[in-house]
Amino acid sequence: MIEIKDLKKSYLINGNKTEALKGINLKIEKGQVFGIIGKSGAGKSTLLRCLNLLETPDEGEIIVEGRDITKFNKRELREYRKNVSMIFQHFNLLSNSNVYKNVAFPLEIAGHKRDYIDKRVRELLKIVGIEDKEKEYPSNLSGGQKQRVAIARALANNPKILLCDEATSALDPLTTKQILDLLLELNKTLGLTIVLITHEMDVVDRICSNVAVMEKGEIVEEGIKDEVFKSPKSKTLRQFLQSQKGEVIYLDFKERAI
Ligand SMILES: Nc1ncnc2c1ncn2[C@@H]1O[C@H](COP(=O)(O)OP(=O)(O)OP(=O)(O)O)[C@@H](O)[C@H]1O
Repeated sequence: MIEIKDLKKSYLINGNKTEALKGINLKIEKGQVFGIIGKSGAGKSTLLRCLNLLETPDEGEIIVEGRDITKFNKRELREYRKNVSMIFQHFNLLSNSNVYKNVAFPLEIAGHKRDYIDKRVRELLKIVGIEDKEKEYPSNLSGGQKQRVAIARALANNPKILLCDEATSALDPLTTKQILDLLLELNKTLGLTIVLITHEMDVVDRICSNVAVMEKGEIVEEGIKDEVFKSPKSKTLRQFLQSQKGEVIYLDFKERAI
């Protein structure tokens, strides 16, 4: 279980302070697919990046399985990060390495033996459905195939938590559906907890069990997705639901967290 308590994060640029997170409280249970939605600038990426401490919070606690990760020393953080993987909108693959090497990379870093790496890479490529692509370079792959490589790489060291940063935003609708189906299957078969941030309502609707809505650095509503969607309270969620139904609305889309 992940419990976020009164989490705050500000950025100071040229003397201007931006409060990206203004005291976030959230519980994410083991095995949930938890979606965080909000307009651009609401603080979603900052919150997600705090979960693996790519961003260091200014204040607050992030308790994962009973331990506050914000208090971890370097060694503890290294251990923790083996349990938390991340995938990205633009895949972040190593462009000069083929598929096999991309997936083998985290296993090499973890110090595994060659035989194990070989077996594990093939197993992972099979899980994500691209076992015939191991010798290809990223530039020869479609967006969906690239994201499958990224997912295989993310799963290499058996993480418990997968963070998804707009993981399907660069994909067409059919490929998005296939990648979401894969994520859902991994959630079910591996018991993987998935935390995802997105602008896309269909993504949340399709795979999330729970949802939190952010506005200007705050969580304005959260809960079981079906219940939250049935009676939306925030302006953001009402607008998102309207736009999902294809209604024409005028969004103040670049909402900054000042
Ligand atoms: N590294 C940074 N330096 C300065 N300001 C930042 C930095 N990262 C984020 N911010 C600011 O913090 C606020 C929240 O940004 P964040 O990227 O977390 O929002 P978001 O909801 O993920 O937006 P988007 O959907 O556009 O990625 C914004 O006002 C943004 O400009």
